[in-house]
Amino acid sequence: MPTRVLIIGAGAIGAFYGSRLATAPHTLVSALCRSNYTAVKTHGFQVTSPIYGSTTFRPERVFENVLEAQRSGLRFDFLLVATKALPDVDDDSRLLEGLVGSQTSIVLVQNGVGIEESYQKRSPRTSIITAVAYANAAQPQPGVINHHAWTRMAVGPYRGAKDVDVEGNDESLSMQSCSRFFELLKAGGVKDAELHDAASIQHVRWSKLAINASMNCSAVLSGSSDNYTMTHDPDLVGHLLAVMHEVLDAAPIILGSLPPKSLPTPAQIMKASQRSVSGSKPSMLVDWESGRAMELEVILGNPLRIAREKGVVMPRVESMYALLKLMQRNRDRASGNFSKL
Ligand SMILES: NC(=O)C1=CN([C@@H]2O[C@H](COP(=O)(O)OP(=O)(O)OC[C@H]3O[C@@H](n4cnc5c(N)ncnc54)[C@H](OP(=O)(O)O)[C@@H]3O)[C@@H](O)[C@H]2O)C=CC1
Ligand SMILES: CC(C)(CO)C(=O)C(=O)O
Repeated sequence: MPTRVLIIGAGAIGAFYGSRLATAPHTLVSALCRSNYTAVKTHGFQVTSPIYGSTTFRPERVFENVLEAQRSGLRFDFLLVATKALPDVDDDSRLLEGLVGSQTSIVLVQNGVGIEESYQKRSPRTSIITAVAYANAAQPQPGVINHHAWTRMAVGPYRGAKDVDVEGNDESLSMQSCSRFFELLKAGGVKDAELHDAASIQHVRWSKLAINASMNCSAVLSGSSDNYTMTHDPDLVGHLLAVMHEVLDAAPIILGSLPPKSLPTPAQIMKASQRSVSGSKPSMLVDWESGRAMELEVILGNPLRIAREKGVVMPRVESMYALLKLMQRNRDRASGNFSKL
């Protein structure tokens, strides 16, 4: 039996990793599409990458909506969710209804923290793999995926929120499905995939949050600056480092343990970011420039609320949250688009 994967949210990141998984032996990858449905159904995804070259990724099946996927009769081993995490706009965990079987694991490939709870509440007995992606990719037109840099994905099992009854959800089974997914990534050429346990993957999430809270939000607040510009401006570098320190200082208090030694310091993150190719932009800036909702809640709002519960204050994160929320609201009011408020 082949391993079957369904990408839910086949945009930049979903299609990029989907195209990699599709090259793993005995692996069939399908895609649930929305605005790119016609392009992908007709031509597949055209993926360009400095690492893997130019390829066409033709999913086994392309679905226009969840009902079609449910009616296909296919049983998926992995549902890979790579929609934008926008709990203030929609609860995407509802997209998985009717698709989760006894053999299915859910893989959440989204930035931010506190993204897992709604999935676990809806499917309390299902293994949830929480994944942190470091690749930088964009979809400039429907079905065209430009991978700019990096490939790394860290995966680990989600242990669960305290208020959810997870009786029958065996943690060792979650680890097994996580290892299986990790092997698939490796077989698909993601050589720097990483496997973590439930505690350390949350530290990885907070470490990635330090990048997104600083870089993504500042790219928008500084009036559309790309990664190269931000990391070569001395004043902005000072601000980015201070935000990263704020988040990374809070993480051990919030998670109740020390981070793995392998995680980078703010200075190391900055050095790596300074090597970004000119023109590569954080995903939040891409959303801002296209008039779409930004992932403000999972990147700023959730961390602030979680930190407050532990008595930790993050003043820079607080200021950016307040400013960006109003920027988004003002933009949407001006364009008459109230659906995103
Ligand atoms: N881009 C990047 O470089 C990185 C992004 N990330 C994170 O990965 C996640 C995905 O980001 P990214 O790939 O950039 O986002 P994109 O906007 O490129 O892709 C999201 C996709 O999900 C689709 N989608 C949303 N809702 C539905 C729905 N109800 N049914 C079907 N499809 C749906 C969107 O369709 P439509 O086009 O119609 O809206 C879009 O194709 C985010 O959490 C992001 O922060 C992490 C690392 C890097
Ligand atoms: C690739 C990276 C790290 C760039 O900031 C990212 O996570 C994003 O764009 O959301």
